[in-house]
Amino acid sequence: MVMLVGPSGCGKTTLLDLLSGHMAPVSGKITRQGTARTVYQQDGLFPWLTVWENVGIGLRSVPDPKQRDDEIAELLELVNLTSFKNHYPHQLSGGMRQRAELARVLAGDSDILLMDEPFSALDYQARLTMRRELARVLQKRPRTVVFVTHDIEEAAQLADRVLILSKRPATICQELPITIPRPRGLADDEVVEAMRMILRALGLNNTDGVTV
Ligand SMILES: Nc1ncnc2c1ncn2[C@@H]1O[C@H](COP(=O)(O)OP(=O)(O)OP(=O)(O)O)[C@@H](O)[C@H]1O
Repeated sequence: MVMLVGPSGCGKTTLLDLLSGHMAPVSGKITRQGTARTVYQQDGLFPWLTVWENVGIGLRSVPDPKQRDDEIAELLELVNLTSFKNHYPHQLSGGMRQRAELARVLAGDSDILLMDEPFSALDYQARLTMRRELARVLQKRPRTVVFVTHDIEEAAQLADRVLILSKRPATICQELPITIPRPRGLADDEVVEAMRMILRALGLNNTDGVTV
């Protein structure tokens, strides 16, 4: 889990677009092992399909319908949406939609998740829940994750590595490893210390708040 933190407009989304292949670099080379799926701030669910059908889209290539249904059911169970499988996206809360989105991108053979501020549109409590959910889901379905965030708490609670980026054109100013086991409590001493470390790396101090 690599988290990218840096000033607004420095090129974090651009970097994800390069990693996904949506954009080609003008110079240099991107090397990626495996397939990548992207999760954005707003979910990419199709509004005219149910939760079940949305998750099933990534499994269209599975020839055996039973195997396909079992996989959809398992993913919905994993994100605690089994009882909402026949709901349409507009009938879900923001947090539920992002959980459905998570199930959708985990369906199929993706090796890498590219996450662009996936929880920033949620309220604070839903964000806290989604951090815990993401850590739990990835424990069961491990993936390499590259995650863009402005939220230092989120970085301290989730990251194995935090990359601090400079202003545009971004370069990596600092790489901070965080080796605390997950799930990580927000008020745990080690997590608070990790937040301090990130703030220091960003050239901010404790009084500047937790969001950049
Ligand atoms: N290395 C670069 N070379 C050329 N243009 C760049 C580069 N990095 C970013 N840009 C341009 O700068 C603008 C902002 O980039 P981008 O949206 O990726 O930033 P961001 O860090 O994701 O911003 P925010 O944190 O506000 O979401 C875009 O128009 C992008 O094309």
